[in-house]
Amino acid sequence: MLSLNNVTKNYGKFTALESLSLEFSNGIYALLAPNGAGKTTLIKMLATLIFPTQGEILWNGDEIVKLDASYRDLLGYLPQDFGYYKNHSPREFLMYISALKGIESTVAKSKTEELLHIMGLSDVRDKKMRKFSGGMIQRVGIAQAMLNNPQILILDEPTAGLDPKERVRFRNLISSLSKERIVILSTHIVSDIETIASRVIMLKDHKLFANDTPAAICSALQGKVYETVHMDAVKAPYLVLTEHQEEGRTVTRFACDRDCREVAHQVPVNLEDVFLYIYRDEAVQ
Ligand SMILES: Nc1ncnc2c1ncn2[C@@H]1O[C@H](COP(=O)(O)OP(=O)(O)OP(=O)(O)O)[C@@H](O)[C@H]1O
Repeated sequence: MLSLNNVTKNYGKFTALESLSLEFSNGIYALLAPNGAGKTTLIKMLATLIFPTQGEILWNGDEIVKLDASYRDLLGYLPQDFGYYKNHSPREFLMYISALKGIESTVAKSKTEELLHIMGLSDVRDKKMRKFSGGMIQRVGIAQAMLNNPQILILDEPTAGLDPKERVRFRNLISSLSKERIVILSTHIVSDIETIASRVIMLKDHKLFANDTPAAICSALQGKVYETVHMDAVKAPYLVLTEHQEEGRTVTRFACDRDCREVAHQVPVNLEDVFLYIYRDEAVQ
């Protein structure tokens, strides 16, 4: 098990994360928060690229800084700005990363072929990556993070730049990879993780705000989310969540603490509602 005990990270006088305590066992953990909330800071600490100012991060009870290389052997990491060589083919690139990771060459060859297959890249294994789509590059990125069969797979904003079809493929892939390992991924795109996350970790004001299953997080707003085409009949205060067009009319989805069933109908809460509600700034009317 991977755990954080009261971890604080300061950059000079600025506190990016404060007193964070978390535990991770096998499954998918989604760090969900707006940009700047501290997701990358947390991920970099878990990847031992930066270190807590206070508190400790433990793997099975041992501090990860003390475990050093033996902890990094357990780790697969896809950074936000994943650097690759455009003139490399996926196969060349994976062999190159294997060499950097010190993986023996026959093991590296068979692992590379296996991962190219799992990631759906076998057909393009020898094509230069310069013409690859964002989704294909991200799959190469996940493959390089999986080369050492990591027990902890950390993905920082892995869906940035993917089109909807690639997102679906990505979700299925991550879900299948999470059976035997801890997968920690950061995103600010709710739909990427709503159906696959075992737990959602939300950060707010540089602190832990929520750490629960998607269903439990949604239950916080149960009975408070409505839709209506008669928004003018709804009395303030309320928070508009989203709007969409239906048969030429604007349907407004909103959250309200009062019973609004006379003018709107209650709808099941989704994670996007909660996200918009929690990170609403001054939008309450
Ligand atoms: N090296 C640094 N020095 C000073 N401040 C930093 C440093 N790195 C991050 N920060 C600040 O810490 C806060 C959290 O940054 P972080 O990158 O962890 O956020 P994030 O949630 O990952 O957002 P994003 O998705 O935009 O990267 C931000 O306000 C950022 O400006």
